Amino acid sequence: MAAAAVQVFATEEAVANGLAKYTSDLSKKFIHRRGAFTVVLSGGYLIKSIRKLLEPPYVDEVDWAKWHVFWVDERVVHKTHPDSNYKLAYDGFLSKVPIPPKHIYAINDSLSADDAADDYELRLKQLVKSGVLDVSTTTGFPRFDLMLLGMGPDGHLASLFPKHHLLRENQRWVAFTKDSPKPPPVRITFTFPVINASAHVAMVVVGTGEVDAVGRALGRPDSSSDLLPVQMVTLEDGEFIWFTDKEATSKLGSLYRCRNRFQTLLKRIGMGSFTGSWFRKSKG
Ligand SMILES: O=C(O)[C@H](O)[C@@H](O)[C@H](O)[C@H](O)COP(=O)(O)O
Repeated sequence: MAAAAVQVFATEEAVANGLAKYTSDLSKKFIHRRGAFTVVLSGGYLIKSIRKLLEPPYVDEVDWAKWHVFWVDERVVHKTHPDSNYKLAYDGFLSKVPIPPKHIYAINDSLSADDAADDYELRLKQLVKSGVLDVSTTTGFPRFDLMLLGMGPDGHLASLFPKHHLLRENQRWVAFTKDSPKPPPVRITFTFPVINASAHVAMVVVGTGEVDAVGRALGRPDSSSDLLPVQMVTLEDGEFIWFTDKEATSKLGSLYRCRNRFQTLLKRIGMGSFTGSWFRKSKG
């Protein structure tokens, strides 16, 4: 059973540095262990947050040829459309590193939403068969090495929105929606069982836009039956780690901040980690 861990950095710049080191360390670990590193990206601010990977020392250290890149969600638009998460990632990140194009798994943009979801799921199944993608021995869902995710002000992650029927999807690996409350409405998305099978999930939230959702997600346990989507992540056997800054956590109580400072101190003197005890526990 693993608890969510929280790292609160002083600035957005420090978050970007911490995230680059975390990603680069995991890249080394998985490439050493299994010869590949499967990385899932989201849209939104995340692509800006991974910019430090494009700079030394990381840009030279990372074995880009072994990366396999996926999207946790994608808008069903052409890859050249300004709404495309692929375009956002390609322009801001992927075009600047030597990842083999055949390792970049963009949505098939010539298909309708339902066919695109089927097609993406089928491609994931083929990658499981060929051994590129791990699989959860408990649930049979694909197990990605690292998901780099963002969260919206309503607590959504991927295209899993509050009160949406896709929150309950537990069979499909990739599902589609035609009524996303965040435009554009037509999207495909990984489902919760796929997110929950991950080995590592980094939830990157900076600035003031999501303070209320961060306050709910990281504050005292929420007894409400209306959990935010981000509160519904329960990794089976993985690490869920928040990369946040002071602004994003500014609505958390002073007790939380004291506790976090205390844990930072313990960590510095080698006596503890950032692991949160009153955060949601993941299922064992
Ligand atoms: O298609 C999308 O809209 C994104 O993939 C979405 O899941 C995003 O990651 C969050 O909405 C956070 O977005 P921001 O970082 O812009 O707040």
